[in-house]
Amino acid sequence: MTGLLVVTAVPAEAEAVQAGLADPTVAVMPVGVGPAVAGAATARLLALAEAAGRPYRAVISAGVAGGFPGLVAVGGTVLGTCAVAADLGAESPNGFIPVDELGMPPELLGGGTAVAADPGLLAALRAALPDATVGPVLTVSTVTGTAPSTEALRRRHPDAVAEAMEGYGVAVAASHAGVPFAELRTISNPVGPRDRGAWRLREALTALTTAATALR
Ligand SMILES: O=C(O)c1cccc(C(=O)CC[C@H]2O[C@@H](n3cnc4c(=O)[nH]cnc43)[C@H](O)[C@@H]2O)c1
Repeated sequence: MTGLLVVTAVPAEAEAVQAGLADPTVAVMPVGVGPAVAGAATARLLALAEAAGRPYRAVISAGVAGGFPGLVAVGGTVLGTCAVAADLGAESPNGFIPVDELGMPPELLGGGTAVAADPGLLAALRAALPDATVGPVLTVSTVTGTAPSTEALRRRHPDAVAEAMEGYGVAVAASHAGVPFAELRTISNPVGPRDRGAWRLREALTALTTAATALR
């Protein structure tokens, strides 16, 4: 069995994780932006390792994220208790309906719109990163960028601490492969009305390097 697989969206995140690693058995791969491409690429990596007789023992979705103001600050670190497909569903005149409330057979929904982090893996990460904010991390295909959509998201997910674009896809790939999953994010921007000037990418990547020391 090989070690841990850490998947990021982009090479800059992979380099930031790699820079903090002390454990040479941890593999870090940039797999692309968004839940579909990240999920498909992660599924392929897990399947290739399994076919080679060297399955990964766990997979972590890592990278930068938007943080919900008041819950986690820019530069902070987040550990996901679950990855939530926050915009998978249907609009209606009464608001958004999650896909698992549309009456579809549960077996078609890949385990539902929230995939829990592996309890043992999450406990180990929490112990190694005691200052991290812990809670659900939303996965969106469209970055939240207006006050009304931020409010709506917070109403639907009052306990969510951050949003990013890959966790749910990676979590479904891991779950289908029977591999433990967790999500580790550092905050580059507040979730809210679009403001590129508020982005602190360098700070978030530095925090990712620091957090990566916990990965072993
Ligand atoms: O142009 C914009 O307004 C904008 C706002 C937020 C993020 C982006 C990106 O292109 C980065 C997407 C990339 O980074 C993760 N990420 C970081 N912050 C957020 C966020 O607030 N909401 C969702 N995803 C975010 C994400 O996982 C992607 O890999 C552009």
